[in-house]
Amino acid sequence: MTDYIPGFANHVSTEAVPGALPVGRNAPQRPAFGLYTEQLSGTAFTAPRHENRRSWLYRMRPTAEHPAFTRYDGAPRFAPGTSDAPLAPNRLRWDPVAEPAPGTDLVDGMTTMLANRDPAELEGVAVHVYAANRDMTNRVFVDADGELLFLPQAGRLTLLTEMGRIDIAPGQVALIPRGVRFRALLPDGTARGYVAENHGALFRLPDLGPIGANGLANPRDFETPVAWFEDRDAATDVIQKFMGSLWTTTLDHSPLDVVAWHGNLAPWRYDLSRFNTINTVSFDHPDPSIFTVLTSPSDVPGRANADFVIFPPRWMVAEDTFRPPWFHRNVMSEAMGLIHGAYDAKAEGFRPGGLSLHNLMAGHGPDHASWQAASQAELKPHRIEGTMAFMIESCWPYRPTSYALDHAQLDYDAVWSDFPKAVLP
Ligand SMILES: O=C(O)Cc1cc(O)ccc1O
Ligand SMILES: [Fe+2]
Repeated sequence: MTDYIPGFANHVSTEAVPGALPVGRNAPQRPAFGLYTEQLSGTAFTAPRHENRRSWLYRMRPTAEHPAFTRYDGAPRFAPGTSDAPLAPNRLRWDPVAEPAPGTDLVDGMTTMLANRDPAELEGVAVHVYAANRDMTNRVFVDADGELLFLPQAGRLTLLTEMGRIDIAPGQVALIPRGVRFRALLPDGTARGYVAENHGALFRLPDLGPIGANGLANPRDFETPVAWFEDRDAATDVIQKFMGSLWTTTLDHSPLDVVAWHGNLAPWRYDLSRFNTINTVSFDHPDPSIFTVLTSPSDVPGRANADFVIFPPRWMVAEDTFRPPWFHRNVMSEAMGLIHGAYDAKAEGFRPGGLSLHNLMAGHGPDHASWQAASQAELKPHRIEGTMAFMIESCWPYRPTSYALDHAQLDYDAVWSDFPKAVLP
């Protein structure tokens, strides 16, 4: 059992060995027990105070002590880059990826599906799916390209990170900051899910405007693990994603050796069932921004680099309203996944573990069957139950990887066929 500290981006102090954390200063001349002091910056030193995120780590060996990295040749579908060929403005949808070969861990079981912007631009987001059946034992992963939002879809994950242990199950999510090393254990033997990799400004809670001081994801429901470390002198591979490619080096010890840390840059987990869902009690279907859990802003006010949005169980009570998502064309680009249940705009074909892409200006909305059912439904209060879809909405159009383009469903356009023509008087 791990202990967690509640709160979002709080200034936390935690030590796994009493006396390991310096008091009153960050970098004493001789840290306790011969530990090494290291600052991990998530924002520029000079970022305004309300944006500034960094933590101080006290570890058994300095991260700086490592041999040169060379190209990693595993994980054939992870971080391959996207094609520069002209991209058709088609809507795309995918079934869950096939079962991985035995002995596939989280890193080798990653498939990059969608990406936008080059990580070197410090903007953009990539969407990966994972399917794994093996614990990471003598290796760790670290992403220099962005923070990682894990969304398990089947099977629990234990994320052993430099800054603490996180346990999550489907319905919970976890975030690992850029640069934090970790290895993943699969308590159920297999695991599947999604990862949103955010190259841009750090995810934060959205402003609430007229909603007021409370609502949507409440800060205290985010949980940061207390300090935890492993003292393992065994060969450990470090696999690093850097500038869109994978690299590796080998240490003679586990780098998960941070005995104490303090600061406001840290991993966390969040249970999506804690989301305070708000919806209309009069008429019309509100914009899905009311379901924003986290946002990564771009430089343009109100236009997100990435919004993490969920579609949780909720009451639908709107009067004289077509209740599911409307037909629409959006300047933002929408990548959607499904953790469980069914999504109210798609009667079939959008499976848990699947993915869809509606890039900017793609006409989309309810499929024919959902449109027909919702147009004729009796409008009593209705509870949408047992479902959790999510969206990673970005102002930058997504490019699918070659793997994604080669594996898309062949007939997705057909879900919007045969709509009857309006009959004018
Ligand atoms: O396209 C989608 O299914 C996502 C979505 C949901 C919604 O309720 C309103 C707009 C929107 O893009
Ligand atoms: Fe949409």
